[in-house]
Amino acid sequence: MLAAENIYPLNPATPRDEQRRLAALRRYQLLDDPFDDEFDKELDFLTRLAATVCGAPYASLSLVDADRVVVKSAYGHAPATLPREQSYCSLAVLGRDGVEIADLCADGRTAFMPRTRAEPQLRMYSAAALVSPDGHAIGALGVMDTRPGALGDERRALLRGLARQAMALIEARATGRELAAARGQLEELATVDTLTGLHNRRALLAKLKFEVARTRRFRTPLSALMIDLDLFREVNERHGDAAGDLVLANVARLVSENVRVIDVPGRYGGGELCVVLPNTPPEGALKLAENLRAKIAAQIHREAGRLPPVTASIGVASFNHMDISDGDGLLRQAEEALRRAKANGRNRVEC
Ligand SMILES: Nc1nc2c(ncn2[C@@H]2O[C@H](COP(=O)(O)OP(=O)(O)OP(=O)(O)O)[C@@H](O)[C@H]2O)c(=O)[nH]1
Repeated sequence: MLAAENIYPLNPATPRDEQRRLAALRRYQLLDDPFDDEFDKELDFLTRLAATVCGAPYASLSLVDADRVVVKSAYGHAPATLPREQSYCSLAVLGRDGVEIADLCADGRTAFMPRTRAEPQLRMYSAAALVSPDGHAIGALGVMDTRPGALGDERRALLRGLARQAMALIEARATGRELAAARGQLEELATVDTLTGLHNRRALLAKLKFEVARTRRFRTPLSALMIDLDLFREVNERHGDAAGDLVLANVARLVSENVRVIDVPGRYGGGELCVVLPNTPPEGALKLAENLRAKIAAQIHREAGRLPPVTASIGVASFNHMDISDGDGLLRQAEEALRRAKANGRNRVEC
């Protein structure tokens, strides 16, 4: 490692890749993250190990943000957040090699820093940079002593090795989080209907299966509504598919805003929505269906001007725990009731 005074300019000390360095740091979401027990323990272990192998009373693993240094893990002192200009660590991210200052009092950049002048009156700082895989020093693993002196090649090499371990831990945590987020997005794509934002058919049927099992177990009633827009083909033909899409999305929003949180609204087919109603007897389902029918008929749709009103027909079906066979049976019943509503003139509820 080179002596600090040979490689670093005097203050202000900002690395040349500062903006990209900050972007790399923020990717790890470590700065204001809530407590992460397992991860923090692993970092603490490496920090303690750094102090031990370097024979130093203090060690810290710090991250250098735009104007502050966040001590993520500390040994021999309490973790803290410091202004960047008051932290030795800000010097360790100026390059990728870290920094060693054998006498903090004799170095113009550190002589007036609070922890040199006041308690604990530190005299030596040696740090290895935490370098991200794309080459940015996001922070450092450093050791400090109240006696001046150099670490020596072997200890410096060990400190660098521990910094690499810490960086690998940080990287693995970020990758794990990114994978989990991507998995969540994929799951959402697989279960949500993109046009309406409701459950897609597959997710709806899976939820129905679950509710059927719950109904049997807890002996509660279960109902379903099958809602189909009336003469939807005409909406598309007269006003275009985009207008049809908008109407369907509006109706879906109205439905999901007017059912209970435990109800399960989904898109069953083209212009057909279905709502599974756990713990709801036939009277309750009928009342909700009538309420939805009236609200749909009164809903205003706009797409480059006001569209004519759209109505819906609704079929209602219910099971109680005694006669429930399966979810398919419930949906078949609701579809039969829906067919009767269409045959009896549309904009109606039948059960
Ligand atoms: N815009 C739009 N139209 C759709 C979508 N899915 C299905 N449709 C249309 O919905 C119409 C379905 O028509 P049907 O249910 O057979 O008949 P209808 O015209 O609604 O008449 P009734 O159901 O008898 O009242 C067809 O024109 C489909 O193309 C969609 O995602 N967007």
